[in-house]
Amino acid sequence: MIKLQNIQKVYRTDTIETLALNGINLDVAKGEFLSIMGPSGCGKSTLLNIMGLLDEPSKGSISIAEQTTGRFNDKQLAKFRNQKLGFIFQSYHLIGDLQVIDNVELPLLYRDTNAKERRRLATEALEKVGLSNRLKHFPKQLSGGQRQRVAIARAIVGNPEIILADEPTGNLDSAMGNEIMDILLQLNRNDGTTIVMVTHDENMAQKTHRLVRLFDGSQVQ
Ligand SMILES: Nc1ncnc2c1ncn2[C@@H]1O[C@H](COP(=O)(O)OP(=O)(O)OP(=O)(O)O)[C@@H](O)[C@H]1O
Repeated sequence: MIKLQNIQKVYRTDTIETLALNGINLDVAKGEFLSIMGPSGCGKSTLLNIMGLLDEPSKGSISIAEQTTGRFNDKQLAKFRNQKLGFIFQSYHLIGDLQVIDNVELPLLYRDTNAKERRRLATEALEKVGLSNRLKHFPKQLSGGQRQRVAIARAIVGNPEIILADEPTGNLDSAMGNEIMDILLQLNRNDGTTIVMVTHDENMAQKTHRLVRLFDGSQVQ
């Protein structure tokens, strides 16, 4: 489902050059739930951003859902991301001025989905994460765990093949973190969604199919 070959990422600023990823080779199978761990600064977010086509590698090639993505232009990239990938971030990234239901509908605005169908799909996604009773709330009226569930609903509303989650439980206490993890495990089991998750939490990582550890931009396990 995701194939990374010899991925290298160099960041350059005026004063320093950082080799953030140093020759990563990784295959993620369809339906797999993979976690990525490693110390701060080892390249986890960089790797996830490259898998999500949010950032380009300095070297190496990426194929996602049978497509080699290197030659996509910006418009093709945006369309591919919108249709194939769902993103979940540690800090939720919800839009504060929009109600829960409108936040969840957002990814569908970039597709040919009419308003009625958007509402139906968003309501269904919110049901899946147990938030049917919060459709008209604004993000600031929700707990952290509820906000993350809205973010998950937004990630799954377009039925993506792959979910990329960057420390989805990082801001939550352990009870809420477990709830979020259970939702991700269910999505993986019931819908067959492929999931790649960066985490600092060994307990969460142990619940996934496979754990990849990074150190200084290289894979150690
Ligand atoms: N835009 C950037 N410009 C310059 N250097 C960067 C940039 N983004 C990341 N880096 C550097 O690349 C390295 C890897 O960063 P990355 O954010 O991928 O680490 P991480 O493993 O996700 O860390 P954390 O667990 O703290 O979030 C770090 O040394 C970081 O300083």
